[in-house]
Amino acid sequence: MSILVTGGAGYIGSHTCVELLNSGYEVVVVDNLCNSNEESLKRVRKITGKEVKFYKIDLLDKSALTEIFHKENIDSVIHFAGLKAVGESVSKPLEYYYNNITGTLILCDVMRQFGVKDIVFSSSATVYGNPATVPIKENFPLSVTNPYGRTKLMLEEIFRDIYNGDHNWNIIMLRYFNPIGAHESGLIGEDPNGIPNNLVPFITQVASGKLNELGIYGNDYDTPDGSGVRDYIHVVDLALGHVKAIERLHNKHGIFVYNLGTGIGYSVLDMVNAFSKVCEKEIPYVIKPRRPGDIATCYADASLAKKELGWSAQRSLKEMCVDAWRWQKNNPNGYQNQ
Ligand SMILES: NC(=O)c1ccc[n+]([C@@H]2O[C@H](COP(=O)([O-])OP(=O)(O)OC[C@H]3O[C@@H](n4cnc5c(N)ncnc54)[C@H](O)[C@@H]3O)[C@@H](O)[C@H]2O)c1
Ligand SMILES: O=c1ccn([C@@H]2O[C@H](COP(=O)(O)OP(=O)(O)O[C@H]3O[C@H](CO)[C@H](O)[C@H](O)[C@H]3O)[C@@H](O)[C@H]2O)c(=O)[nH]1
Repeated sequence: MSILVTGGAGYIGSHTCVELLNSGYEVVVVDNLCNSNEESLKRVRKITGKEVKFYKIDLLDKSALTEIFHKENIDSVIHFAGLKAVGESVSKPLEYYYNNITGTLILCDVMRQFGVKDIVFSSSATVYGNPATVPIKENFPLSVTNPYGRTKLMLEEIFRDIYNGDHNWNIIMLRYFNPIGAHESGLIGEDPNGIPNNLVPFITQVASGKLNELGIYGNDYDTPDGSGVRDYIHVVDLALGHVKAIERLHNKHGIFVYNLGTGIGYSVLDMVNAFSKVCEKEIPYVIKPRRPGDIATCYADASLAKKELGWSAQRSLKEMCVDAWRWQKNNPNGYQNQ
């Protein structure tokens, strides 16, 4: 059975390719490499000992995408491809709407032409906005505060319309909480461009001496220690959630949405402490003002995914830190030549 993975050279995509291959699926990746490196797929082959087909294609290029569907016998699609930087989306809304929304419309249109109607879509916990309570359940009200989040919310609505118009579609929308960590081989991991926006890549670069100190965005939130609380999930657990979602698509028809998180919230200071233990170094930090758009606390109620997908996150915070640190140490410059 052949799965098309859009954005498969990226952080979550490459880890998902490994787990799909390990589960016996054939994998075809399309990616324009705008935020990734083909080296990640070479390493996926190294980890699994299996072939993964790669096409350097932009989803906006409909004729190139159509060619792939002609050539390959695609059964289902996992759709990761998209731009994901919240701050950048505020200054480049057109790029975000065009890439994420038009790219998805083109993908779905080509899928429909070929009668491929099974898709797993990468959504985000960002669609919950500032939740009134935690843990967050899938049926909580949705709202967003930036163009990136709006593309996810709009796409969720578009997928509902697609399903309402044609019940032959089978759609699973996965709302990820905060993926971190790396494959235990240390061969694949997160490789952000420039100075990282996200907490964990920033911490690992401070630990390795690439950056001087971490700025903690606020210590006056209504949380146990005043810093922001998030639901960090090991990227391999997240990847395994996609394998379960593909299984469910094949067995149970309809449109479904699931939180993928651990259900546990850790603060920024918890993360700093956990990392310093693992890398046996102090992580120097300063307290900075709150980052605009951030919320105090966000963590999942992940019980629906457990009940319906038979999936739950297994890896501890320590494993997340150990694996992120191994990846950073082995690949100080990410996938670039070292
Ligand atoms: N990492 C997170 O914290 C997080 C959280 C929630 C949701 N998500 C979503 O999960 C998905 C994967 O995230 P990631 O962290 O692996 O990001 P990533 O940037 O590492 O991967 C996305 C991949 O998509 C590719 N891509 C982008 N636009 C494309 C296009 N038009 N055509 C072809 N390829 C294109 C990029 O080159 C990249 O390889 C994204 O949709 C993201 O919004 C990520
Ligand atoms: O240098 C930093 C970076 C982050 N933080 C703090 O660390 C926590 C986590 O921040 P991240 O930027 O790593 O992650 P976010 O929770 O802000 O956002 C991530 O998870 C969301 C889903 O919950 C969305 O998917 C979003 O796109 C994705 O970047 C927040 O409290 C943030 O204020 C710092 O203190 N310093």
